[in-house]
Amino acid sequence: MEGVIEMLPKSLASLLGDNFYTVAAPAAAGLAAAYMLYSWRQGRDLPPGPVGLPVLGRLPWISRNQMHRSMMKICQQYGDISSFYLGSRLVIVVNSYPLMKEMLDSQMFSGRPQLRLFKKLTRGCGIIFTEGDVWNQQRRLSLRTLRDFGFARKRTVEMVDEQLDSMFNGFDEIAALYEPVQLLETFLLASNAIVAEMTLGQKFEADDPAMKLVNAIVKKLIEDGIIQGVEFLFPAMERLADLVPASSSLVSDTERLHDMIRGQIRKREAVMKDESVEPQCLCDAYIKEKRQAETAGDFETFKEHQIIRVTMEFFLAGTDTTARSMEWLLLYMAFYPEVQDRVQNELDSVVGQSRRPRMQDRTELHYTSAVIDETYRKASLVGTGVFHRSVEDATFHGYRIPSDAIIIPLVYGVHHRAEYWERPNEFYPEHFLDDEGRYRSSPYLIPFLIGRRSCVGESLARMEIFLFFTAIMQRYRVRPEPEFAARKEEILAGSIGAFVFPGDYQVTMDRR
Ligand code: HEM
Repeated sequence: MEGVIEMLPKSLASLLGDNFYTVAAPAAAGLAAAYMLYSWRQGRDLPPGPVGLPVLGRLPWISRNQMHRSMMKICQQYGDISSFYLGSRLVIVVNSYPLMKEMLDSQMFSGRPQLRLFKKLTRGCGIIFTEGDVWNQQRRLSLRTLRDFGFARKRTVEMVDEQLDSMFNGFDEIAALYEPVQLLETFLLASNAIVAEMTLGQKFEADDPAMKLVNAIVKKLIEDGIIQGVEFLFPAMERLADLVPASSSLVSDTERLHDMIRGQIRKREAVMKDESVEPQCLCDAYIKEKRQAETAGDFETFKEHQIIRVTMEFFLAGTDTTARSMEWLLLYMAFYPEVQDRVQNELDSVVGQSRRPRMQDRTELHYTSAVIDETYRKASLVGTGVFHRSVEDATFHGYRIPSDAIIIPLVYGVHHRAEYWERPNEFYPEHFLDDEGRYRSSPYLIPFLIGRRSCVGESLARMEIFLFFTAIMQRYRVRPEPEFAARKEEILAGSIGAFVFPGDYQVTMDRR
């Protein structure tokens, strides 16, 4: 304790001197008691959870790159619905399927955190960051256009086929050089090209400056969690985010991307002038809806910035997610060669080598379908879900959930609960097979989340991933490079940023 006195400013220390125990200690105890009383009053009736530090909350205890696992531990200790502060934000973590379903089905918990930076980028338009009527209208229209131009379209299968052709050329060239393949980059190019054609109605070459811009900005938005972090954790300091240079460059880069999309919309408007032309892409569908709405006097619902944002958000939500799911699938195959053997044997017997696999084959590819689902489960790409917000004060299962609390649907937790899965911590495709070896789905598999805001691109993503995966497995054997083979556990354990990603690795692809 004398050491503490030495650390105090001289004047204060001399003032306290021998009185330290009679003045400072009770003052410190008083402050601590006041803080505990304040925390207790703040925390009354909230879901249970650990107490944190003033200002920082539980931040020092949450491992930044293992956040999904830290949160699961909290829920295991405090309950399926737990609460604590991250900075000055109250977060509510939900870790059980029935509670998550009830919450995410409710309008009360279907908001999104309203960050100043996002408002600046979106100007209140789009789907991912909006709420209320705007969200409802844009979500409905994008679901419809995704059905018309996305997964339900013959053209989408052709697009996947074209991407497979160029992917295979790349894999063959690299295999001839005995070099490792860049899985993520390869799949990003392919998923970008598909979203670009579906939204903007034009084919873009991989080295097109527009595609390079899209790639760079999506990467920035996904990886620059820290900028949003200041604002997210300490909403009172949100204006500080403007001072972070990366934040303002993000805004100007995003504006450049908006301009690129605007230019493309102009081209489609020229094509769509002829009213007999049927819409060919998302932009066309919006242009048509816009005309109809404007004829009826509505100049707001489909204003240009809406089209721009929805297009941009399809890139944001639909490219990295699909590419990273493919990366995980091939990594699991590389590290589980016996599972890869079974997938390839099944493909050989159901499809053979004379044609590529088709969606219709899925009903016979039981083991392959189980492997895809088990990879969604085990990798849990969107480990901490996409955050929701309670839009008003609410009571949920007897707990108080204040307006503006952050709701975290812990996908990773549901995917790893012993009550739902026979071997939660193993890669075990049998989770999705019945006793006869036939594929069976599970309600507890929620990679696209559930409820009112669940992923609008789920069917498209599932289709792309099935077609890419089966065609690649039909033709190539994937293997880890020898120096990475021994690091299987560490690579597959991964860490979390915006998504759960694997540790560093290298794999090779050889023609079968
Ligand atoms: C494997 C690939 C994908 C995964 C794992 C995935 C996962 C998710 C998840 C977890 C959410 C959050 C749902 C919620 O907040 O409740 C979401 C939302 C969304 N996804 Fe996906 N997604 C994928 C592919 C796609 C694709 C291909 C598109 C479109 C082309 C897309 C468009 C969207 C949009 C627009 C939202 C926002 C929905 C809303 O806020 O109402 N996603 N996705």
